[in-house]
Amino acid sequence: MTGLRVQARVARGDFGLDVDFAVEPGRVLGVLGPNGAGKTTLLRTLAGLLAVDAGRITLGDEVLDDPHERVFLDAAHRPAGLVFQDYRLFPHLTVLENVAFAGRVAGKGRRHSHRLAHDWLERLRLGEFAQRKPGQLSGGQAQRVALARALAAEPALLLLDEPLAALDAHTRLEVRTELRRHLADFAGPVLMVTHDPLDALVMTDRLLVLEAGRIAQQDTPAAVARRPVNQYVARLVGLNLYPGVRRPSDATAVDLAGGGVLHAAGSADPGEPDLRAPTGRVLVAVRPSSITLHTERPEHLSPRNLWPGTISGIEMLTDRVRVQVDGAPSALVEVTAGAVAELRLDAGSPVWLSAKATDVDLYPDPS
Ligand SMILES: Nc1ncnc2c1ncn2[C@@H]1O[C@H](COP(=O)(O)OP(=O)(O)OP(=O)(O)O)[C@@H](O)[C@H]1O
Repeated sequence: MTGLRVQARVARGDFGLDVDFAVEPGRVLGVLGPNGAGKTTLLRTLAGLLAVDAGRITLGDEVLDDPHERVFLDAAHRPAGLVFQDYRLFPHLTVLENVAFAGRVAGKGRRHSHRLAHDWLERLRLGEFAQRKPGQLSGGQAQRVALARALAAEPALLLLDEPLAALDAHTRLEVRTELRRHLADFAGPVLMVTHDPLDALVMTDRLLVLEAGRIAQQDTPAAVARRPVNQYVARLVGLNLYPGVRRPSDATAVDLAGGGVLHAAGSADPGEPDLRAPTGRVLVAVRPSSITLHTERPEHLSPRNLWPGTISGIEMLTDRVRVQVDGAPSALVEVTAGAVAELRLDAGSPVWLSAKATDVDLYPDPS
């Protein structure tokens, strides 16, 4: 079995990528991060389109890149299949020829390559499109052809660069389900760059969050969604996230860096000794659905977290309404459509926000 091991330092102008991680065979690692974080640089480095300046990349026992040993397998010789978000099919070749191309490059004969391509097209339910040109395909079909082309080369490593980004919402749903099935069948490690929270949460086994060329977080999708370490991921998964410092006098109270105070319940989790670190720097996460809006200061309640704000935006979701409230702290709040009508919430309305201490999650800030 061939796992991927990556220790890579790559400089591109002023930007530097510096990562160290591994992906087990048959596992999908999702790569997330804001624009310019280095996701494409990482993928191109693994594909053999960029060389590391220092470090070592191995796939099983095979060294793909190690400047120290003077080994560098370029893209044509690397057992990696790459799928781009814009498909990059050859427009003048038929679908069959596009998929057979991988075999031809690998030195397999024309007939063998075509037979292999046929098999893969059938497997991806694309047989009927074999003689079409890419211009005669829908986006979803073209993306599946691009996947067939990558898989037909029988790569040991699969690299997907935002594979569903160019598809409309409906097609994305269809192709996501199909891609997920094929990834489950794929025996080697898979890396998938994405900006889509659903892709990240349902198609991957682990997530690697990049920030300015470094790994900011690496964990299961559920753990990253529950306790993101930066605003980019928090926004992606729809959480309110606030950096702050715990009060020495009261370990459950956090003075937020952007203004305001939030209180969490209970004492520090003994499993998390970092929370008692001398700096006291923590992250505070609150789900938008855990915050309640009031049009007047609620006198009868005494929640530990109660603060005033002003509505700055309202967005209708399918069956909920997302309300952006400016205050200290500002927050995204999710309420029912009924509540918006009942409370007559509108942009500019003054409101009070409350949150139970038990719904406020504290964890160490690794930055
Ligand atoms: N050829 C290049 N020369 C110099 N710097 C580059 C080059 N290509 C990319 N960069 C820089 O490297 C950094 C990382 O770029 P990269 O494309 O890897 O980011 P990304 O995470 O894929 O972003 P996006 O989400 O926008 O695709 C950026 O600051 C970019 O400006």
